[in-house]
Amino acid sequence: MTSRWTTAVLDTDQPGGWAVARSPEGFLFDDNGALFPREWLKRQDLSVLAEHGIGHLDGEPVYLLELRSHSDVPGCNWKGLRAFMLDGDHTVYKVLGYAAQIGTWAREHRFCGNCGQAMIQVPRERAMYCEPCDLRSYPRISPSMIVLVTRGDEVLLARSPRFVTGVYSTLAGFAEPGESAEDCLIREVREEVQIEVKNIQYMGSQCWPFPHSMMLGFHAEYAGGEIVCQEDEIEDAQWFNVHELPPLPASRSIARYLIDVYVARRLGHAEPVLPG
Ligand SMILES: NC(=O)c1ccc[n+]([C@@H]2O[C@H](COP(=O)([O-])OP(=O)(O)OC[C@H]3O[C@@H](n4cnc5c(N)ncnc54)[C@H](O)[C@@H]3O)[C@@H](O)[C@H]2O)c1
Ligand SMILES: [Mg+2]
Ligand SMILES: [Zn+2]
Repeated sequence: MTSRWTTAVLDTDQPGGWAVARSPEGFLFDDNGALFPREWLKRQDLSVLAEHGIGHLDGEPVYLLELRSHSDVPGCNWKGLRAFMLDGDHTVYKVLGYAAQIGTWAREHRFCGNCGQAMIQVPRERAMYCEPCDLRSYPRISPSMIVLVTRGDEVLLARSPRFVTGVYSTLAGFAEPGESAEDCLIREVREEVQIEVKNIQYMGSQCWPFPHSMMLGFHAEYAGGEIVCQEDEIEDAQWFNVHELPPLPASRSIARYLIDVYVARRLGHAEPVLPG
């Protein structure tokens, strides 16, 4: 199967193509969605911080206009990336997720972290460059482990105070320097619920552009301990029977995939497919 969306570094001096506009309020959209004819979009009254050529959708070039702030465009509105993730065309969400990560990186790397001078966009490469320091900055990706811990028919799910009311999810956390994926997983489960795990199995990965996580998904079996929730981070954690699950995370998340796969295996149902 050929992919509808491929990333590329495109020359912004070339005319034409589609463009998306991103401000701190989210992406601009109208009745046709979030992709606009680029020449039309550039004629609107937008405070453009940077423009990046980001890839091809169905063979057509796509550009990002990263804006300082949002402005009123007749017939259009602004909407956050999360709303695009929850609803609508998955390929468009992938385009916007990539655009958001490039936009965040471009916004946060306008100045050199070493000497503080303005950085420049490197032609034909996704990098910002400081000439005096000979320093290149590339888009940041933050590896995060996510794990479903199970004990027979039971799955360990937890709530962060940040979650939607009632929703329970798998445990997750960012890798620290010096850790392997497995080290991180074992540490995060210990820190968040004081549980020990064994038989760690890699299940798959997912880009999570909020703002730049790369989720590495695992399954692990319970090996010991009683649940003790980490203060401030974990509001509640429980063993849930696969027949009596609480409200779960969004269907496009890898958290949901890890739960759905295990439930399908226990109940002998067909396994779901991880959304790319
Ligand atoms: N796609 C999914 O299904 C899914 C599900 C759960 C969590 N997630 C994501 O996984 C990531 C990690 O989960 P978490 O919030 O439980 O993390 P966590 O348990 O490591 O705790 C969050 C804390 O980590 C620190 N932190 C923030 N950004 C960091 C970074 N880039 N590197 C290192 N430390 C950082 C902060 O102190 C923050 O309060 C988040 O981006 C979250 O949105 C995705
Ligand atoms: Mg966590
Ligand atoms: Zn510098």
